[in-house]
Amino acid sequence: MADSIEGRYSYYQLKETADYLKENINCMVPKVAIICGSGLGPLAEGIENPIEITYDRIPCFPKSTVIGHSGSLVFGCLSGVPVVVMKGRFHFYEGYPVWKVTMPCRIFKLLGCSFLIVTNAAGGVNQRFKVGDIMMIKDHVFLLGLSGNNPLRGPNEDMFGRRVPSMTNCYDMDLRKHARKVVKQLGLEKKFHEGVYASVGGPNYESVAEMRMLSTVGIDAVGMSTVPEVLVARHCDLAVFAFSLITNEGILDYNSTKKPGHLEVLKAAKAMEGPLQDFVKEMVKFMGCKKPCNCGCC
Ligand SMILES: O=P(O)(O)O[C@H]1O[C@H](CO)[C@@H](O)[C@H]1O
Ligand SMILES: Nc1nc2[nH]cnc2c(=O)[nH]1
Repeated sequence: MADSIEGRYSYYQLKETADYLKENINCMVPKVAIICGSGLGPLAEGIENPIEITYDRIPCFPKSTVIGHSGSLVFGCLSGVPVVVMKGRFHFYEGYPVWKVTMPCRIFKLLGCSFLIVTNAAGGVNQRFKVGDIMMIKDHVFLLGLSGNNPLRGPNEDMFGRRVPSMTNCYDMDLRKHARKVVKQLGLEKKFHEGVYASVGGPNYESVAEMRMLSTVGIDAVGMSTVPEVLVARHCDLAVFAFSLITNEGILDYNSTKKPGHLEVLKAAKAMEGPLQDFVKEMVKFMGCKKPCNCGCC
């Protein structure tokens, strides 16, 4: 059943939240927003002159309830570029409606961001993927959305974007092209893939039959986040770059006794902290030099 849209924040409520943040960050204008996946909060390390604001101080912000999602926005400079890092995202399975899960993306837009980097921990459906591999997302399947539970459901906020947004070039082609170069530069080729991410509701991991179904339809990695945020970001014309860290191998064998677990997920994220920080820093550097596209149609 589709989510209730009651209580959804209006443009003006979100603007008040953005104004509160502006007052607390000396009116700095971040160009890039980064959403950290499970255990990927250390992506915020290396931020120069950081200003950290915990979610409980921010009007209208939900609370982070999942281990590995600490719950603060960090503003500062990364690779010389003004950024805002979201240490701790919200998930549908925490009980939040999808419009609330995604509200920070509209705040990023109101703060002046042009780019969004979305990261996540995911299960590898593609059997070639190993734990610790990076999958750049080239497209997605949004299972909650296909069944009607979409963050853009309800009256359209024209101040943010169009009623019926296109998903063409959802994961920006130029950014993906640059990422391939960065991967070579950092010597990460053997760990790098491009693929399709499926977003499910969670909180349970997939059954073997579900994993097999995802594999049959061409999914490469599965997780419980990212796509709702990407939809809202594209609706308001943020250019998106997204990747998954493969934290566990999908189980497709009915006789397997292996069990994925959140601690295993966090451990895999910790092990890749350094290379992922370098990867993100290089992508941010590129975004810092890039002019956002203002054509209004991509
Ligand atoms: O998508 P992120 O937030 O990285 O977290 C992933 O890891 C958790 C499961 O271990 C789920 O929340 C899943 O979505
Ligand atoms: N749905 C889902 N989310 C994950 N997050 C990390 N690993 C997994 C997984 O195997 N399945």
